[in-house]
Amino acid sequence: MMSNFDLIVIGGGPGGYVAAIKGAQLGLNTAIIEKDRFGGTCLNRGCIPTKAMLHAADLYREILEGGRFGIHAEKVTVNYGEVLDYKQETIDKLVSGVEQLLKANGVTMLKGTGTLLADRQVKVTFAEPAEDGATESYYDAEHIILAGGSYPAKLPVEGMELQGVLTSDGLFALKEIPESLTIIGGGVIGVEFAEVFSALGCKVTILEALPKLLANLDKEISQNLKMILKKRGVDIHTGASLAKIEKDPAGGLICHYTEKDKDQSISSQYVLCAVGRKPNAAGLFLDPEEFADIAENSAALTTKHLEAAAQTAHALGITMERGFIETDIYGQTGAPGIYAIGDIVKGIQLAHVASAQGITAAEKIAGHTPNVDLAIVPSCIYTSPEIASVGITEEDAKASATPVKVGKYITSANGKSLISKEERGFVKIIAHADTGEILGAQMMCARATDMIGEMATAIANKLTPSQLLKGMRAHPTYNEAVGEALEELEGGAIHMAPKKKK
Ligand SMILES: Cc1cc2nc3c(=O)[nH]c(=O)nc-3n(C[C@H](O)[C@H](O)[C@H](O)COP(=O)(O)OP(=O)(O)OC[C@H]3O[C@@H](n4cnc5c(N)ncnc54)[C@H](O)[C@@H]3O)c2cc1C
Ligand SMILES: NC(=O)c1ccc[n+]([C@@H]2O[C@H](COP(=O)([O-])OP(=O)(O)OC[C@H]3O[C@@H](n4cnc5c(N)ncnc54)[C@H](O)[C@@H]3O)[C@@H](O)[C@H]2O)c1
Repeated sequence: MMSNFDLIVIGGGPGGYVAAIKGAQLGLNTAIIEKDRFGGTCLNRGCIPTKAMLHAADLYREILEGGRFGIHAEKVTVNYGEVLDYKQETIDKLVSGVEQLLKANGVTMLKGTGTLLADRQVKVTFAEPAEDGATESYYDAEHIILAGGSYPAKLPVEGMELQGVLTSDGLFALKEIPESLTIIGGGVIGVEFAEVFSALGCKVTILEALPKLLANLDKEISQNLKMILKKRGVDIHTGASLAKIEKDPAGGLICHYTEKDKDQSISSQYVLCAVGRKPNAAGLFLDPEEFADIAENSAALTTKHLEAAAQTAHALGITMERGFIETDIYGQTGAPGIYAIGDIVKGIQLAHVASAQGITAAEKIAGHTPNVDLAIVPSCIYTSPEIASVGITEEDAKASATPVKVGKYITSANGKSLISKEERGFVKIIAHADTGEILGAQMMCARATDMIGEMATAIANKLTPSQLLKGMRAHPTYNEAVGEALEELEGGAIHMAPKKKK
């Protein structure tokens, strides 16, 4: 039987749309199926809207603090409606850009829900009836990439269903700045929203179950961030485990939690549940009719649905663990010709990881040798100052008994940081003690999220500090701090007092 397509991609997020474009560029006759808006979580409910809101909120805070530069604004107000408009305009421009790119690359765009069937066949239940009145259609392909993404997880705790208990999706939909907000989870979403809403005048509390914020990152980063957020008025409780949420008779909600074995409670207008995201597997393997009564991104998507999806996947040769699809390094699942990428796959849930996996899968399918090193993942948090990390930390080196040397530069002597009166920050670079190969970097300073790219390139290409110091860095730039940390690895930073000899 002739296949309709060489490649069908299900899901149009940063994993799926990038895979489709790459596939088409490599000569594959490609279709993409998206049930909602192209751009997925990242453009519509994730990376882009949070960063737009952070940009607006930080700008507001900076204007209020303008006195530091001798600028005194008479009256500064926030029009939240306009902030939301700016956020939406940014999203819309990017979404329409993705659609234009798909079209320009000759990718067939199908609007509807894709369900994977046997023999690499896909059923599409159209979002709107086709011109001929059809509500569904069937396609087959030599290769299929599953890129269904994820949805916000909710805790199995009493009161999660109460009105005012939101996930990130619900928080974006609010039309006013909350008066007070309790955030459950001090991970990436928790700290970025804490920064946004505290800057806009909302009283923010974070309840984090683990002993530190951003638990996977360098200890120094977590400690500094906690201090900075507290200085900005955020109330932070680590080692705090949520017990239940109930309605406050005075209005709003009460979160009951345990901290250091003591029962505590906090009242707020809204509660944000930011405790991770679940894979969107049910939507790919079950016919939409089988869970039509349930909003897909809802906690009501029961274990029953997930088990049914896992069974269907298993029958097709695809294995899943807790709803995540298992693949090899190229994204190939256990079923021949079927690949999976992005948040739906076991591993790190980030947009650039989804895109890199998409490119890798498309290259593999088209018979090319994939190039990107999927093991080196920069992780960035867009607080002020920004936080970025790639490769190993000092703690990782200690744990694995890897001999390392550390070049650390405090940005307080960096000209650009002084001009912009940045919070005290640092750049830390970790190199192998014997070979000099760069193994990791952590930064907490202005533009850290841009500067980490150089370190990812260095690690991926096994570069040493002396190779990176061959090219100069312009003055005055934040990037000079990277040069100083590299010089420190080579024997001593220029703009920092030498370390005392032991
Ligand atoms: C608040 C927030 C902030 C974030 N910030 C960042 C950040 O700054 N940087 C970063 O790297 N990551 C960030 N992320 C994570 C990032 O958004 C995800 O890792 C990324 O979107 C995953 O891409 P994906 O393509 O795998 O899935 P998604 O982006 O979730 O896209 C999946 C798409 O598939 C569609 N779909 C699902 N099932 C079907 C089906 N059966 N048929 C048709 N279509 C289907 C969905 O509608 C969706 O459009 C953030 C996430 C959130 C929630
Ligand atoms: N800047 C970025 O790159 C960015 C921004 C936002 C989101 N994201 C991605 O979105 C995904 C989801 O983000 P997230 O912040 O929801 O997940 P996360 O895994 O980063 O953080 C969840 C936090 O919730 C805590 N937690 C879990 N159960 C709890 C409980 N019962 N009580 C209190 N705390 C509890 C965890 O210890 C953890 O610190 C992440 O994978 C992340 O990579 C990335």
